[in-house]
Amino acid sequence: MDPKDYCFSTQISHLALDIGGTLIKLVYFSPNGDNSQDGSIVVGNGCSVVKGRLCFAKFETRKIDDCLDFIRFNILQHSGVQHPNGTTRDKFPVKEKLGIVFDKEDEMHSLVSGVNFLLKTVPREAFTYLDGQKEFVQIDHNDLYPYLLVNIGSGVSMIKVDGDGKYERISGTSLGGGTFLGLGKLLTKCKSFDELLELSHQGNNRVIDMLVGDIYGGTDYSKIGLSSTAIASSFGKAISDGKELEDYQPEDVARSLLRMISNNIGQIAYLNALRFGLKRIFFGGFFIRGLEYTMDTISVAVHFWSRGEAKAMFLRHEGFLGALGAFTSYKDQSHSNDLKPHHQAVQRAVLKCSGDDSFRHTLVAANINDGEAIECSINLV
Ligand SMILES: Nc1ncnc2c1ncn2[C@@H]1O[C@H](COP(=O)(O)OP(=O)(O)O)[C@@H](O)[C@H]1O
Ligand SMILES: CC(C)(COP(=O)(O)O)[C@@H](O)C(=O)NCCC(=O)O
Repeated sequence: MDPKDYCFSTQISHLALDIGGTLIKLVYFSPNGDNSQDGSIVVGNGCSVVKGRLCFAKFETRKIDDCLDFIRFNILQHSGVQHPNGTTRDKFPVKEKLGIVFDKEDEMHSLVSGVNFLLKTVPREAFTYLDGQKEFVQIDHNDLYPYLLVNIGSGVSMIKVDGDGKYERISGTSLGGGTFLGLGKLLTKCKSFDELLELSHQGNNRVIDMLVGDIYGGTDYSKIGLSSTAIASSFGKAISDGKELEDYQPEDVARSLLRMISNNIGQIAYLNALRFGLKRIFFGGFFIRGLEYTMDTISVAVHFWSRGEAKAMFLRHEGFLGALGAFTSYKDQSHSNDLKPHHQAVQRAVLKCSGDDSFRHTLVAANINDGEAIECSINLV
């Protein structure tokens, strides 16, 4: 991509980072240009409100220097940095490179905070996806808990959420997004996740997957509820096809792989929901990427195994749950901050990285169109 295609002018005042096994997620607050000169409106009692937007960007973890350069040259340097002042708090490992102090937040806690924040404050955040139909779900704040959160990152974590800050990691699987991408790279020689997805769009999993019909002479096994088109064994046809890897189309391999991983996660998620009697399952993590085929496969798995009892739901800001949670739950020691998306009171914010309070428009370069920006305001007390 030409750098000019992803350069834009912005102002950054607060940020949170989630450094994952595959991707680094960055959430930052960008004040609106129509705030007063110092970026805030004073509302009394020394409290000021800054209106703006939460913005989202992601970087590959192996290219962490790109992320640090992005922050250093395009955010902090231009807006002024709050340098460390000898504090003994937990320090973020990239502190030396950026010259600022980050506080660490617990990953699971951040994931849960991120989802609760989204579900309680951002309209049309959650949706179902079945048979090609996307339907937004109206969330009743009084009837939100309990739910199961399934975060599909490099690996998969399953967390039972019972309230704000009330949660338990009940299960997980190492067969996650990293498995899809890692195996996909080995089997298809593709170079990136996007390339692998593109391949999977064009493929046909039936070429490699062994279907129920392949075993039972083309018929359903209706006695045990299996249609002839259900997958009996992922990649099973490769056992006896007499083919080498090169004889298969990479598209078909990618399709089978995506189906296998999504199906397996959907099934394990359902089993855990069953274990604890949970009816709602929210799926997050960057593996999903809003991809219809992935969401459909997961939804069908949950629907099939639960006989329609449990529901798979997805989130518009699926990939940024941990970073959002860190952003909303950070308690600044020098400021009491409130993040107020759409002017509703919610939780606390963030790391303040603007030292001189003079926000400037700067040119930034990153893949920034990764998540829809959220209009909000921050209270600085
Ligand atoms: N642009 C991308 N580059 C690499 N992996 C991606 C990309 N987009 C989506 N993914 C998928 O998302 C997974 C990482 O999800 P994420 O929630 O960021 O987890 P982690 O925190 O472990 O990095 C990858 O393993 C891959 O399956
Ligand atoms: C270790 C992790 C929490 C890290 O999170 P991630 O970077 O994958 O989002 C996750 O990869 C995981 O839950 N793996 C599965 C481990 C298991 O339960 O077997």
